[in-house]
Amino acid sequence: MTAAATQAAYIPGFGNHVSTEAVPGALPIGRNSPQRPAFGLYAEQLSGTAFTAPRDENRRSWLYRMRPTAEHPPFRPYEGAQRFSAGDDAGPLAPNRLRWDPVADSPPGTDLVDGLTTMLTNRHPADLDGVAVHVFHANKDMTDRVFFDADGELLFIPQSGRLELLTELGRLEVAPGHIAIIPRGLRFRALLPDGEARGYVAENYGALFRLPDLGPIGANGLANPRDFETPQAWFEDRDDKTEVIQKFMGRLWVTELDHSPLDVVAWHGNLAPCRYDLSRFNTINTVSFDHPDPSIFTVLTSPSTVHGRANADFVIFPPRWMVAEDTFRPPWFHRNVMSEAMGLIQGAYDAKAEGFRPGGLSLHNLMAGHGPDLASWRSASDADLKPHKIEGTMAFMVESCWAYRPTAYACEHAQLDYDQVWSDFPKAKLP
Ligand SMILES: O=C(O)Cc1cc(O)ccc1O
Ligand SMILES: [Fe+2]
Repeated sequence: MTAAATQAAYIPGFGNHVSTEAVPGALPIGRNSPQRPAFGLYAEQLSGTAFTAPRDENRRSWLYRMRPTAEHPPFRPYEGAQRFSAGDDAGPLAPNRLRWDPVADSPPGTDLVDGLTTMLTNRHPADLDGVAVHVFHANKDMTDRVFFDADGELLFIPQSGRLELLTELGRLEVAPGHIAIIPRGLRFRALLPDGEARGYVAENYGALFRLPDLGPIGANGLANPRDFETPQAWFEDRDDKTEVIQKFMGRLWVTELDHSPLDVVAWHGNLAPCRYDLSRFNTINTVSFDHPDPSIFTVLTSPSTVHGRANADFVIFPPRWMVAEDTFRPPWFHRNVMSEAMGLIQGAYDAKAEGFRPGGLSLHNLMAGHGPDLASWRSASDADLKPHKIEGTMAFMVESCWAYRPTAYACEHAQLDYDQVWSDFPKAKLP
């Protein structure tokens, strides 16, 4: 029997308590773990936070599946994904600003797992804190293998080509301009409806991504909870050999099953994958003067243990009106105590005239002086400050309180001349 829904169906809301079943009668009523679940299904809890986490942060779901996850042979090291890295392969961390062109196309026959290139990491999964930034280029569906990440939740940011993520809890279609969150431990396989896909993955080892507080903004604005979409229960009943690859403590491991583990027929709870269309972001900005801090564009935040200091903020720079008067409108020159990794999904970024390409990446670690390049500074300084709409663009930042460490691959492939974008600024002339 196969659940044969052709169109993925979604449930609106962020972190809601959801109940969904792909086969009527599969979901127990009134209890989580009945003595004999319907149809001989197995009840299994998937925890995203400690059992004892405060109620408003507690995330877990109950899964009703055809076979228990526990039934599997030992994992052994996985030898594929050659450009995947635990982040401990480069020398001392230099304080330099770095930028990268989009990663080269993967050879034919590369799926999402093998097409991952780890670029930046900080902390270590064992710390339960930190974030890594990977890029990917894939051109093959994952047909007979699934992946899960025991080290953190995965924030997918496709840049070109759609992803179809078939997860234990349902199916997500994620086009460029959308993001998706896959919880820690959740197994999935990725199909590529366009034949290939490229993008970014932020891997969050720390506290789960949540919507930021809005403070004086009020009850509405930025990413509104109702625009996040969670899939309904879906499963596949496939007794085919399936590889299970997991990331655990920075390394990849593999084992085999004789069936697909995407066999969850029903589930309920508030730990689930979701997707979000970045064009739904309610962008708030100045209508008077000055360029607000980019925190005004925060979509999701993973707090650290220090109040107000994020383990990871996911921030976007979407299309928006620029109306500030007597203001240098692009990002200003600055030095930040936080570390900034940036990517570009579409178009151009207003602080960089060239060199920062869609699919590319930049790194400005803590206290690195950065800001507009010379060309952007000149044109913004001379601009006629009429209302102007920045269109056709979507940049993002994964800002972290922990310094990012470029991997050996990233060090070897960085642009050689990035510092030059900040050369030849004219000296101020004092009276
Ligand atoms: O460095 C960057 O381009 C990101 C950024 C954007 C902005 O508008 C203000 C501060 C900031 O770090
Ligand atoms: Fe910055």
